[in-house]
Amino acid sequence: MEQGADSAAARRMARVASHLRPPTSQEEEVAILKGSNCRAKGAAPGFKVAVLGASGGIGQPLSLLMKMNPLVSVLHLYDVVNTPGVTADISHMNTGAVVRGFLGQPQLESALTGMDLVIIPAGIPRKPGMTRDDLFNINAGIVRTLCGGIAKCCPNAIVNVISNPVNSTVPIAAEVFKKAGTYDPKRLLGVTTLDVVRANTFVGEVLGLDPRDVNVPVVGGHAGVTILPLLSQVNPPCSFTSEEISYLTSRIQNGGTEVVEAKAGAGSATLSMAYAAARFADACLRGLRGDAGIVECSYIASQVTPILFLQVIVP
Ligand SMILES: NC(=O)C1=CN([C@@H]2O[C@H](COP(=O)(O)OP(=O)(O)OC[C@H]3O[C@@H](n4cnc5c(N)ncnc54)[C@H](O)[C@@H]3O)[C@@H](O)[C@H]2O)C=CC1
Ligand SMILES: O=C([O-])CC(=O)C(=O)O
Repeated sequence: MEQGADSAAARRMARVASHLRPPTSQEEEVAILKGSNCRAKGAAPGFKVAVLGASGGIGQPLSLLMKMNPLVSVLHLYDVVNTPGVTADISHMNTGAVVRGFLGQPQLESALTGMDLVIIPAGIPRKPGMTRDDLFNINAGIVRTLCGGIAKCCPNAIVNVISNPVNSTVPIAAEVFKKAGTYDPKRLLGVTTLDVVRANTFVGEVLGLDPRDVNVPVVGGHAGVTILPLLSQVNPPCSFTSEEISYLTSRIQNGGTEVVEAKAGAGSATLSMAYAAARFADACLRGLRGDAGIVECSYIASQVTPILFLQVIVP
């Protein structure tokens, strides 16, 4: 009896230890993922999600929100800095997902192996006076490297690209996947949800409605005048004066710059972006689960125009 209790206790401690220590090799990580299910007793099975750039301004609150999502069973936090601290902190939340941290390029493959959804907020943000295109040189390289890892380690994962300029980083990701032979346009999604979130908020303010009851589709791209709020398609149906249309269009198109200027050199939108990315990721996970009727706007390969990539309403 006592011996049985001892071995049960030893098994419990081994499970706890396997959650705490960093993986030592990719093989070991695969074994952990396959073997233990990485679940605390009583928790429901769910999806495996990786956040790449998890220590950043977006990455940290986004990781927190994904740890709160009941559809997530395993959460991998990857960055080139600070993931041990962020992981230790978030792992103390008493929600279902098991969290593991991965630091630097040598651990990228372990971070990605077995993932169902990979969210990429890695890259530098704007400072006042910059356009999103000014981020291209650095962020394109980061996204290319990370997508190379995805193609190798989790080619069937859904990929949510947040890094700017989204109008260019998504096509770059597509080229990496095409070259690797893993490209599936339905699985590569640029995250433009923040445009919709802002549009809902600003239209709600103008109409005097709770923003949670407002839905404004936004199409086009994710930069300046390429952001096209469909103010004629707002739900609940409504009409605007030309002055309201001009105010709303300008505020929605310049929402990113509004935050960059208010932060005065300390970066761009992080908290509202984490909220928007968590909403979009949740929609992706519900889609993976097989839920019907999920509709979100996203920047994807276009089937309807000669333009190669476009923000559209994705059923
Ligand atoms: N799609 C959208 O609507 C929005 C996109 N963004 C974009 O998101 C990106 C991140 O913004 P913030 O979180 O504010 O920046 P940040 O600088 O606070 O965080 C970026 C993180 O990426 C990490 N990183 C850099 N190189 C990496 C690599 N090779 N692998 C993994 N991680 C790496 C950094 O160490 C850092 O922790 C920027 O490009 C920004 O423009 C920001 C707001 C909205
Ligand atoms: O404006 C930026 O640089 C960040 C961004 O994409 C946004 O807030 O929409």
